[in-house]
Amino acid sequence: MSRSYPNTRLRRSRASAWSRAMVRENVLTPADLIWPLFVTDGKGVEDPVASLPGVSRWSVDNIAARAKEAVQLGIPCIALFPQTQLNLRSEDGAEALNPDNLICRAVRAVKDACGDDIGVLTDVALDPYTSHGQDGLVNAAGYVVNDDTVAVLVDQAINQAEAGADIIAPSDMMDGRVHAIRMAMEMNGHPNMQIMAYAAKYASAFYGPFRDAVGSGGRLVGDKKTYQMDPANGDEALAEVALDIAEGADSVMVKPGLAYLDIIWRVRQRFEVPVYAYQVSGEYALLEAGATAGAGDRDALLMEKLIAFKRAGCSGILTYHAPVAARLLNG
Ligand SMILES: NCC(=O)CCC(=O)O
Ligand SMILES: [Mg+2]
Repeated sequence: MSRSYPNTRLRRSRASAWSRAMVRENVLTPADLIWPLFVTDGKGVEDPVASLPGVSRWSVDNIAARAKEAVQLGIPCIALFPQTQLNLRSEDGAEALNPDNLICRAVRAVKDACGDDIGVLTDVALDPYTSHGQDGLVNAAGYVVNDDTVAVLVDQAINQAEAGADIIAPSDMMDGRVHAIRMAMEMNGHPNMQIMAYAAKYASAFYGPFRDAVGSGGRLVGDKKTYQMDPANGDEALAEVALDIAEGADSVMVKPGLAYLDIIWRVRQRFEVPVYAYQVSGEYALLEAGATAGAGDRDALLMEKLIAFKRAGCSGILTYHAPVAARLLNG
């Protein structure tokens, strides 16, 4: 049977709001959002991130308030990132293993304040802790070594698990780290620990403001192209995702977001695990700058971008706009 004019007028279902609501294929709710938050030292601190207008670093005491805000808004999960003090950064990123580091203190504060009302995702990678800003251990030739780094990442993940993290999210892109972390969780009393693998993380120019926010940008020596993916590659992302699932990931992430919707779609078609997008700092900054420059209405641009992730097949989106979007959605 052919669907042809005038038997078929696709505009019929678009003619009124109630009808558009009936045929809407995708919806965004606050439960689709994960809110990344920056933690810094001190007490009562709110320290605005210059390159991310509207985003701040919060001291541990203020982080619990942000977590309560998330609960109130219906956001089910927050992701924590530390701005580690300069004097605590080192070649080997040892501060990542300190049970009283910023992240562990922040996780405990959130869990004390909110319990199981919210999930806490922690990032596994050494870049917030190293003096050179790389995600792993660097050898004499300046190469980020894989297996020795994985051994440290396992200890970092255990440290976060002991502090009460709910989801471990390795963002380092070392080979084999999901397997190593999964085994360590099984053997150390954390069989229900979720692992959300940054499976397809690209060597992207969109991460600049994040590196400012955690204080690793200025000190990054070289680039991350020997471990993060080449933006020219798509098939390779499927290989990365397949490995991380086989190694024990519960969900996978594609990062950055909007420029990689094709990857999200392909992962969704091929695999059965939840897939998340990270709408990264540069995407946030571009949207804010564009709206300020008159490129469009900020809220409308934001909602259109976020629904695109749902249409592409995402189970959720990590976005610095999470509280803004949740407020809009909650009316
Ligand atoms: N591991 C977390 C990130 O690298 C975030 C990057 C960004 O938001 O630009
Ligand atoms: Mg991998």
